[in-house]
Formats: sequence, C-alpha cells, structure tokens
Amino acid sequence: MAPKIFIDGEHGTTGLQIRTRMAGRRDVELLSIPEAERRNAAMREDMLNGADIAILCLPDDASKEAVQMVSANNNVRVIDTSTAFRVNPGWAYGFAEMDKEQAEKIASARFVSNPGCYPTGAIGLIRPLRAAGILPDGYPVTVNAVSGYTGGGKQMIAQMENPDHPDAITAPHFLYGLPLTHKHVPEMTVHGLLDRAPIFSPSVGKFAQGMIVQVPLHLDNLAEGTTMESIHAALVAHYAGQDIVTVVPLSDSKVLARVNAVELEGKDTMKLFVFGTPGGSQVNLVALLDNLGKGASGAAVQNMDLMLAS
Ligand SMILES: NC(=O)C1=CN([C@@H]2O[C@H](COP(=O)(O)OP(=O)(O)OC[C@H]3O[C@@H](n4cnc5c(N)ncnc54)[C@H](OP(=O)(O)O)[C@@H]3O)[C@@H](O)[C@H]2O)C=CC1
Ligand SMILES: CC(=O)N[C@@H](CCC(=O)OP(=O)(O)O)C(=O)O
Repeated sequence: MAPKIFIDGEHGTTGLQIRTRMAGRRDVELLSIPEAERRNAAMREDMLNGADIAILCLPDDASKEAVQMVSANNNVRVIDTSTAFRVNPGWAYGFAEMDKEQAEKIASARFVSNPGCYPTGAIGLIRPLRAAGILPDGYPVTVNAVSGYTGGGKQMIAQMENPDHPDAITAPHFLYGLPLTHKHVPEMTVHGLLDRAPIFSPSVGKFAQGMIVQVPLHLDNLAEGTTMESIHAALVAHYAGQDIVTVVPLSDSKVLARVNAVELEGKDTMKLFVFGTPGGSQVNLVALLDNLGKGASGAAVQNMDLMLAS
C-alpha cells in the first residue's frame, strides 16, 4: 500500500507548491481537505492521524497545535515547514547536505524541521567554513539577502500583486527586519555553528520566486593563510558527492558581471559562489536559490523522499 501523505496547509503558498511537485506520483497517496474546510480542526486531526507522513505548511502556532494532535500517535511522522522546531534538539534539521550524516538523520527521524529559506543559503555558506576551522570564534558574521515576495506567503503575495490591497506594497525593493531580530537568526546561529549571532538584513524584491544570500568576509580575520581559493576548496570538499548544492567553479564566477536573483526559479537546487579578486583581502560568499524550492517546498519533498526510503 502506498504511504499516505497529508499536507496540512495544502492551500497555502508552500503547501500548494508541494502538491504541484507531487502531482502524478503513484508511489504515495495524498490525503486532502477541501479548501473551505482548511481550518476545520476535527477534520485536520483525523487526516493528520491517518497519515504516515504529515507535512505542516502552517504558521508557527498552528504547527505546534498540529504536532500536539499527533504527539501520542507514533505511526505519524512529521515534516514541519514553520520556524517552530528548527532549533529544537528533538527534531532533525532538514538540510540534507549540511553534513555527510544529515541525510541519514532525516531518513530515520520521526520529526523533521524544514529549514527557513534564508538560513538554507546562510548555513550552506557558513557551516562548512566553521567545520573546517576557517571561520574563527567571535568573527562578526553579516548576512544580507533578498527574497522573492512569495516568501511572505499569501498575505505578502496579495500586498505585492494587488494594487487595491489596503496595505499594498508599491516599493520595487524594500528592506525589513530593521530591528535585527528576525526569527531566522537563532537558526542561522545554531546550524551555522556560530558562537556569535550574525547581523541579518533581509529584503524583498518585486519578483515572485528567487533568493540571493550574501556573506561578505575579511580574509585577514579568518584562519591564517586563508585565501579565496582555500575557501572555495573547502566548500567544494564539503558538498562533494551530491548534486543539489553545487559550488560554482572560480573560473566561471570570475567572469560573471552580475548574479540574477531569479535564475533558479522553479528549481530545487542551490548554487554557491565565492566572489573576490585573487590575491585580494576580501571575499563575498553568495548563495542563489528559489525561496520556494530548496528554500521550502523542494526541500520538504526531498526530506519526505528520504524518510520514505528508510
Ligand atoms: N513562503 C515561503 O517561501 C516559505 C514559507 N515557509 C513557512 O511555511 C509555512 C507556511 O507558509 P506559507 O505557505 O508561505 O503561508 P501561507 O499564508 O501562504 O499559507 C498558510 C496556510 O495555512 C493555513 N492556516 C493558517 N492558520 C491555520 C490554522 N490555524 N489551521 C489550519 N490552517 C491554517 C492558511 O489558511 P488561510 O488562507 O485561511 O489563512 C493557509 O492556507 C510558514 O510557517 C512559513 O513560515 C518556510 C520557508 C519558505
Ligand atoms: C519575504 C519574507 O517575508 N520571508 C519570510 C521568511 C520565509 C521563510 O523562510 O519562512 P519561515 O517563516 O518558515 O522561516 C520572513 O522574513 O518572515
């Protein structure tokens, strides 16, 4: 019998994209609630408890309630796409490429937290350098990013796409998270293996799906002898053996004039770049992804497949 999957929040932005990715799959059976009943708690509880894997695409509070609904039922495994459990040590962090053993941890877990979109880029750049001893304790890391507006869910999509919305946003690009307390900072700190919280400055552009995450570094504050080439080599070594996170060769990145935020729209992969001048004293590490691809729905389907294979 095909394993049963229930996407709680299937009519929202992340849920819909997961459904699209699962369309036509015969190896799983999708349980579904009509859109009009999406907030019917009794129906959701039934569906959640009838699933082999429940994928939660809900705001944090609703996710916590859903987890309560299945907590006594060991037959149900959970992938949560919200921020609620990402630094909870009882949950496997669903970034399969972040360490060699992470895919196996996800595959055998009952509870998997799907990473945030910005942390996927930031951790993807930072963690290998911490693990290799290149990025020292105390380094003042900064993370600057731009996201497609679908990252803000149904509400922001309406604000950006409907000029008659009471809170319509007309800016083509805006900064937010100005108090520097964005909900992704703890996740970047813990899974980036940082001993000091990064300064995180996010922004949104007038495009639906895509993301650029930048981590600029001063080489003379890194481990002695670190160069642009040694950072690139550490990233290449870390991501060897898989093809979802790729490190762009230095020979390719050095001839690029610009990076297009929407290049990976619709794809579930992530590209990492090391920019700078050979022999120079600074580098800019860049991650390129689709906020709804490797940044959300694509990662959720990848995690589901790992769990189903175990
Ligand atoms: N969009 C993105 O790029 C990313 C999103 N995420 C995370 O994924 C989760 C879902 O976000 P997203 O899809 O963008 O949000 P949306 O607002 O687009 O969708 C959320 C869905 O959940 C439903 N919902 C809200 N509250 C409840 C409730 N109490 N019970 C049942 N259903 C409820 C909403 O229904 P209604 O229409 O009635 O409000 C809606 O259908 C969030 O935790 C978000 O942080 C993670 C990574 C990236
Ligand atoms: C553009 C935008 O608003 N983005 C969202 C993050 C999207 C994401 O990764 O979602 P999680 O809430 O699951 O972490 C934000 O900054 O809150």
